[in-house]
Amino acid sequence: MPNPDVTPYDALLLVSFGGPEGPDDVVPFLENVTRGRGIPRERLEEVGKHYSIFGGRSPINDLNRDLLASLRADLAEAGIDLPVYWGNRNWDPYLRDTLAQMAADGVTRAACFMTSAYSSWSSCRQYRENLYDAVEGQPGAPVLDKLRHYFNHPGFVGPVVDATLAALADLPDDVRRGAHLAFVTHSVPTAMNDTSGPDGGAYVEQHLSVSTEVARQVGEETGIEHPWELVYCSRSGSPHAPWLEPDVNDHLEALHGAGAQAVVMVPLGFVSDHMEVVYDLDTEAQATAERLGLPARRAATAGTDPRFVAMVRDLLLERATVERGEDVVRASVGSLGALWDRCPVGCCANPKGERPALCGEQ
Ligand SMILES: CC1=C(CCC(=O)O)c2cc3nc(cc4[nH]c(cc5[nH]c(cc1n2)c(C)c5CCC(=O)O)c(CCC(=O)O)c4C)C(CCC(=O)O)=C3C
Ligand SMILES: [Fe+2]
Repeated sequence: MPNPDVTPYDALLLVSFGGPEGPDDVVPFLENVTRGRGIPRERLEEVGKHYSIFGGRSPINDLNRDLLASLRADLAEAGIDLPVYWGNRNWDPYLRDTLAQMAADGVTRAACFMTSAYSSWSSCRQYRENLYDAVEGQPGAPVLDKLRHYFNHPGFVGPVVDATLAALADLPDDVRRGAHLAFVTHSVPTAMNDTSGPDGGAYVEQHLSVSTEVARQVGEETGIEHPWELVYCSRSGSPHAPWLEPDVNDHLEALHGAGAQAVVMVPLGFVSDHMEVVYDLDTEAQATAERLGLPARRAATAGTDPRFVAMVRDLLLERATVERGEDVVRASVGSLGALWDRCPVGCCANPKGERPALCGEQ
């Protein structure tokens, strides 16, 4: 058991995306998300319909409430007395309001855990810009440190491997051996991938590294080398701008055309079953697979898996140790090793222009 000393932190902050909680929230939520992003009207109407299918309520906030409860229980169990706060980029509770509450409660320095595991402007730097905006002009707001990227932490990869094994086991016996693994993440503009990480290309590189590691561990367990590919969902933006491909639906068509017997979709780009998972995969991609007659299963996300929850504690204690100037062992699996605590200068540059951000080297 690592030393449960969280000095210098006096709070943990869960930072997430946010989502609508009823039909009246959907349009203002979409306006929050896409402000200044140049998303075509038709795409927004289409996405609005996805939310309508689920009664205008995204699962994401309830999933974060579950994660909060699990984090609090895990910390208490480990003998760590630390308040856990929650703030979102796009919906209530907004980061700015949470930071005001933290200031009022006398919090001086908080570690931030983001529900987004990989590098890119959208998945890392934009959150850092949001933190800047949330403390800007707030007297007494705490100092904020972002916990490092965890896409390759065993507490994330372990649950993904087990979920993939469970989904494989759920396929009919006669097609299981021939199943492909389709690792799925959120598409982003290729220009955004090109500026991701300190040297560019980190978004795809990190996903490929995790995919390789998950496929390896699954193969070790099953004794079968399932063919795998990294594919994308939730493409948005202008149809003229290039985004990462192939789309998961096109990929299912291609697999079917090539005679694949079955597929397991593994949403390793996401940490919980939010809209991208329950609509883009469970609704749309499943319909594609059914139309093709291709047996398909979707692997669970990390959610509140105890290993994932304990990972947050591990990252918190790791960072606290670093900030106290003590030596630390950093857990990671796969080819890339544990990444930085503070994002390097110029990391994940916004293709549309520089904005101030917290939690970077400066
Ligand atoms: C990389 C990435 C993640 C993973 C990392 C992370 O988790 O942060 C992610 C997560 C999410 N994205 C979400 C929702 C949306 N994303 C949109 C738009 C966009 N996402 C992008 C990227 C990502 N998005 C990009 C490049 C755009 C284009 C606009 C822009 O350049 O910024 C739009 C606008 C409509 C549309 O264009 O589709 C919506 C509604 C939700 C909430 C789901 C729920 O409600 O359950 C979550 C967790
Ligand atoms: Fe998104």
